[in-house]
This record gives sequence, C-alpha cells and structure tokens, in this order.
Amino acid sequence: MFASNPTAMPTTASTMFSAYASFAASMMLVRSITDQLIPGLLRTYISSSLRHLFTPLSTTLTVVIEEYDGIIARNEVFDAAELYLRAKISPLTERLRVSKTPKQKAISSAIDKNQELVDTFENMKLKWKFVCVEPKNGGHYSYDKRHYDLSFHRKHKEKVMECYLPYVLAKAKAIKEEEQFLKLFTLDRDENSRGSGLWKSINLEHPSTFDTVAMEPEMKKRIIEDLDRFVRRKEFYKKVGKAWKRGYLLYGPPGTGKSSLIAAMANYLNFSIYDLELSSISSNTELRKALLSTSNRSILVIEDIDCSVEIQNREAEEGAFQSNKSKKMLTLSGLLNFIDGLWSSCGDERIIVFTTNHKDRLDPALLRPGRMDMHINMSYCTAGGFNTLASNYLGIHRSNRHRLCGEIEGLIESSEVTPAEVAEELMRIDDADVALEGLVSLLKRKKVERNEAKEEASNKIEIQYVKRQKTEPNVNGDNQNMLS
Ligand SMILES: Nc1ncnc2c1ncn2[C@@H]1O[C@H](COP(=O)(O)OP(=O)(O)OP(=O)(O)O)[C@@H](O)[C@H]1O
Ligand SMILES: [Mg+2]
Repeated sequence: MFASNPTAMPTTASTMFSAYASFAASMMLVRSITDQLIPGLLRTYISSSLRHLFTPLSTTLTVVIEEYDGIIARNEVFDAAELYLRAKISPLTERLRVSKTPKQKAISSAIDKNQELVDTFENMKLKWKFVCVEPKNGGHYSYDKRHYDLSFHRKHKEKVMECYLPYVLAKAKAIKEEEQFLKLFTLDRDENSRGSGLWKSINLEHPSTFDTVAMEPEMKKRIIEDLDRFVRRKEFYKKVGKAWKRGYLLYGPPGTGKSSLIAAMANYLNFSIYDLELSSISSNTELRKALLSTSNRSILVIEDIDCSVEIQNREAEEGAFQSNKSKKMLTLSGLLNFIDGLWSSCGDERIIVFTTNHKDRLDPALLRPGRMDMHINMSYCTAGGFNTLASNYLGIHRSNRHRLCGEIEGLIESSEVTPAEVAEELMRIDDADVALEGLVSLLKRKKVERNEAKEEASNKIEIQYVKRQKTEPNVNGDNQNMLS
C-alpha cells in the first residue's frame, strides 16, 4: 500500500515521529504527576506488589504453632508437638535439651531453640523448627515466646491439617498416657504480682495413691465410687444440662492427709493438678483468666480457703466495695460465680477441691448444698487408718498381725493423733517391735495431754461461771429477784 503511493512515506514518517514525541512527552508528564501525587512509600509498595505478581509462588507453606492460643490458653497442638517430636530426633540434630524426672524411666530429649528436624508421613516431608523469641525490653511479654514452624509443600495443606496434625495429637496423647505425665501447675507470680501470670508446670511425682492414704475404708470406697461415677457420666451431665464438674471440700486438722488425698485422686484419675493460691491473685479478672486457661481432665485445688483473708466473708467484701480498692480485689462472689456460671461453659471433666483446717470459719455461701458436691472429713487417725499405715510402712497385714496392734487400735481414737504423726513414728525405725512400742507410748502421752487439756478447759469454764455469778447473781436464769 505504501509502495503504491511514494508521496505518502515522508508524511507517515513525520506523523510517526510527531506521535512518538507526543507519547514521550505525555509519559514524562504522567511520571512527574505520579511522582508528585503518589507518596514514595506507596510507590514502593505498588512496585513490589507488581513484582510479586510476576514471581512464582513459593511451593513451601509454613504453619506456625504457638505455645499459647491468644495470651492465656495453652495451645494443645504445641504441647502435643513437644511430646511427639521427642521420638523424632535425628542424628543430625546439633543441639538438644535433655531431662529426666525420678518417675521417668529414661532420659527424654527435645530439640533446642532454632533447631530443625524432618519427619515423614504418608510420603510427605515435613520440616519442624523450634523457635524462641526472647522478650524485648519494654515489650508486652516478660517471658520467651515459643513456637514451632511446620513447613511442607503447599499441595499437602489439606492432608497436613486433616490427617497429620490429628495424628500428632493422637500420638502425643498415647505417649502421655504411657508415661503418666501428670503435671502440677502453679501460677507464675510472686507476692508483688510479678511474673507472667501464666501457669507453669512441673511433673507431678507425688507417690500418694488410694492404697497409701490412711482413712476409714468405707469413706475411701465412697470417694472412689464417686470419682468413678463422675468420669463415667459424660452423657448424663449433657442430658441434664449440667456442667461436667464435681466439687469436693476436704476439711480437717493439719497433717490428716488432705493434700495426700488430692494427689491420690489425681493419680487415680490421671488428671493434672492446678494449685491455685488465691493470695497471688488480685482481682476477679485475674482469677477468670487463670481459671479459663486450665485444661480439661484436671483438678483445680484451692488450699486453706479460710486463710484467704479477702474472700473470707461477704461482710468484708461488701465493706471493700465501698472503697476504691473494690474493683481490684478478688471477691468471694467472683470465685463462686466462676464455679457456678462461667465454669459451666468452659470445658469438661473438671474437679475442684477446696481444703480448710477450719470448716466452721468458711462463709456459708461456700458450704451451701450443691456448691461442693461432697464434704470429706479428714479426721484424726482411726483404727482403719492405722492399719493402712502399718501395712505401708512396716508390712504388717492381717495375716502377720503384730501383738501391739490391738492395744494401738484401742488407744488411737481417744488420743487425737494425726496420720502424719503416726507415719512419722512408724518411719523412725525399721524394727516393727520398736516402732510400734514407740507409737504406743506416743498414744499414751497424747491421751494424757488431751485429758489434761480437757480438764483445764472445763476448769476455765467453771471459774468464769463462778466469776459471772458473783458479778451477776441471775446468771443461772433465776430472775425472780428482777421480777420482784
Ligand atoms: N491420711 C493419711 N494417709 C497417709 N499419709 C498421711 C495421711 N495424713 C498425713 N499423712 C502423712 O503426713 C504428711 C502430711 O500430710 P498432708 O500434707 O497430706 O496433710 P494435710 O492434711 O494436707 O495437712 P495441711 O492441713 O497442713 O495441709 C504426708 O506427706 C503423709 O506422709
Ligand atoms: Mg495440705
């Protein structure tokens, strides 16, 4: 077409040059306008996003498994990974953390921070990395933030989420059951309310079991049956719309086995213990946080509830409400509300145990029927309790009954001796004759002391009565004089 019209060429070329010149000029204009209108940062973002569009997507997907879900609740996947990975350590790992508790049969190891290991599952390759981030000065956290990075080919995403992670959880559960790793949790706090406020744990190594706790066999049987019924009745609790929880109040003098019984319950049920010291908590909000972050299948223990001054009784609480401190203070109603209300909606298979040396000092609201399902009196040592201790400490059973057992059984209940005192006496020496003779003299001494104390107390009452009679002649109820 061009060839057939030679005159057209110069016109076309000049048109092209002028078109190019005007295009270049417009581009420069656009550029200078964008430079002026779009700030530098946004420009960089747009250009990096555009670049990203044209670079191929990485084939690796990394899942982050943090130790805490939010700030307070433990992430069960993290705990499971910790257990699961112990069995996966390869000879190439460069740094390990090792530990062993008396109850563990073997040394257990875990990868140290920034170490990696590779696992395979159904032809998938999975890379684990343990990461610890130290707290920054002035940051939100005062403790190491720990997490695992789990990396794999992104095409396996569904399989990892639906098969591999559930497999890790199931494996960890099996390892835990096999090792009977019960935990004892306490709040990470000091008396100035410092610390992370999170639960920290050690392995619960308390050797107490229902076989070793000295108490009346009938009472022991009732407790075991109660616990059995509780764990069996998941469906029942659901059907009647009640929270799957059970409360026990253990009361009795020091050294009668309250803490030993709690450990026996934990060992029997395979439940971890959360030991909550109310004095380390300063507000209802903190209490809520602490309780919400406990796990299922656990026993929450609040010892010496009568000593927790702030929550002792409602009057004190009402008084406090008038002061500015009220908002910060831990209140009895905060505690009770939690037990009754919030607790109902937060998890399953929870046991709560209160202990006290003085049941009579507790607020009636705490003792109301329905609040604590079972009140257990941990009394001074009974004949039944003595037989358990004699069997545990000296190997004395019905078949090889010792000649002093009868005398001890006759003396023990009137001596008001605690199982702790009996245990101490029996542990003193290996020789059963000497140990039991020692116990007989302890019981006799205690009995005399007790009678003397009783006599002294009744004398005191008599003296007071006589004194009052002298000052108020009508103290015996004879008010004839007043009437006349
Ligand atoms: N009923 C019991 N059966 C077996 N051992 C016991 C019993 N009571 C006490 N003991 C022995 O005495 C020690 C102290 O008992 P424990 O701590 O269980 O008493 P407690 O009632 O919790 O006391 P406190 O009120 O001071 O907390 C235990 O380690 C255990 O050896
Ligand atoms: Mg105790």
